[in-house]
Amino acid sequence: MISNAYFHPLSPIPGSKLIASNNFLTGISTLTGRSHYGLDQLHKRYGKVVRIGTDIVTVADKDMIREILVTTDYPKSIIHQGFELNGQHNLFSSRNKDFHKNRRRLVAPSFGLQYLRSLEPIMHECIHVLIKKIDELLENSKAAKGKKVLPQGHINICSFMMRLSLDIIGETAFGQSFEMVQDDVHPIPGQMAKTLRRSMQQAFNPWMKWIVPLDFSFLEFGAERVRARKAKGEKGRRADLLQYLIDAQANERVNGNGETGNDYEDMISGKLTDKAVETEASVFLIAGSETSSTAMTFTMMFLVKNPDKLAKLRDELDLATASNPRGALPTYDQVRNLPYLTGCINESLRLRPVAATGLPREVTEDVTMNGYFFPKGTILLAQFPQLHWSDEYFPQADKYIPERWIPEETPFKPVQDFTFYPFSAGTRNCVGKNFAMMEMRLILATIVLTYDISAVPNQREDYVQYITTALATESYVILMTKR
Ligand code: HEM
Repeated sequence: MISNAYFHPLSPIPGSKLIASNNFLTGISTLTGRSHYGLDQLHKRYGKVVRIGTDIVTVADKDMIREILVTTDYPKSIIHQGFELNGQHNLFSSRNKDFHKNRRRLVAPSFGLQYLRSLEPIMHECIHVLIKKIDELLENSKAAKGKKVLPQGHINICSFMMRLSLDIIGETAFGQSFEMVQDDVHPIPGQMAKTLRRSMQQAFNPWMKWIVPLDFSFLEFGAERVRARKAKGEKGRRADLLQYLIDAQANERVNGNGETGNDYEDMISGKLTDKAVETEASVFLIAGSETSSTAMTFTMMFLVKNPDKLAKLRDELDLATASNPRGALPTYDQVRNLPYLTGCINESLRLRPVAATGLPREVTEDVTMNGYFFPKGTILLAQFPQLHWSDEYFPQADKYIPERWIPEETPFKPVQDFTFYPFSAGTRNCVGKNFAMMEMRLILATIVLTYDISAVPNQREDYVQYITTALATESYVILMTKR
């Protein structure tokens, strides 16, 4: 430990010598889900580049983050191996550039704007169920079967956003809603969340593997859905993410790029095998549920706490949907280019990024960056939330100011490039960004148009990050009345 702290090539990097002398303390801090608070403190104390383990350095410098994520585009770190599913590399977990390039080429078009348009009716269907359910509760709060009965008009919006995003991703990635908004009893989401939380903790604390085994049986749910869709052939065809993967697999086979039959070779070269299709559908479920739901919950939290911003958003939405008959949901075309709605979402993603502990990347060759020497194998945590929270790049950084995203309205200089990374950047940026923005715009617009919403005071707002950020209490209650 002494040699790690004082004689290691990373020793000149600022930080606590005790924390730098081992990886145990940083590993343990991930068990609480609150390591983002500790990282923030460490940066405040030691500066923009801080050593937090034998071979782990957290970086909050704008130019270095750009170098790590975009310019050199370092591969993901060994930590991501914890996200291998079914023993398969996948789009999210892969550290191999060739695999990733091939898999991304096959998967990314399913998130193209044109293809996403076909998902609008599916999203609308799920949002209709939400409205019906909230209306039921507003009429009679005791309709919350088996749940805590809240005072009349009080709705746990955090729970509903989680359940709705699970239903939407269930419908689009597996062709079947989990019916969480309606019943909230499906066992798969809970089982998945528990396993993923543990797998993240094990990624930082490998010794835990011997104590708590991981239960990946939730993957069988997805695999069954994929097999069922394939078995139905043309009759089962439906425009969704799963269909896109099935069609991409068929095309690869027709074009002579199908599987070779050597399972290992096929896996490492990124071929769309049956297992790969099943795995990627599950990756969508994992990557596309808590992320969007947390972002929507926080956006609503900021809106109810800033009634002037909420009123301004309502005005923008009323104008954009003025021609709609009463009760009609806003369409994607109506909400996709609204500057204030986008500003409200961006501002929430800035203040509460879903990757609050930063993004780990691995140095593949010895390198000197900004005067710091990093030996091969160093894990660099690209700590982009520190940029989001810095007055240097975002004046009055702790305030919710959607106007800062609108050039004609901002009281500040325009937001600088390479200071805002909610969906990351470079080749490993979020493939689901368009999907998430579409979903968030539709849902937020619907809620603000359909209900008067306001704040319920004195609630906990602290948040944890195991896989992605979430409110620690899994609850945020707002007051709602039908408009
Ligand atoms: C507000 C919502 C979302 C946010 C803020 C978000 C953010 C991110 C971030 C920061 C990364 C990079 C992770 C890393 O480097 O370790 C990422 C990757 C990824 N996201 Fe998202 N995400 C969101 C929604 C979604 C949705 C809805 C999907 C799919 C339906 C999705 C699928 C993925 C996938 C597959 C990757 C890995 C991409 C690759 O490495 O090529 N995300 N996301």
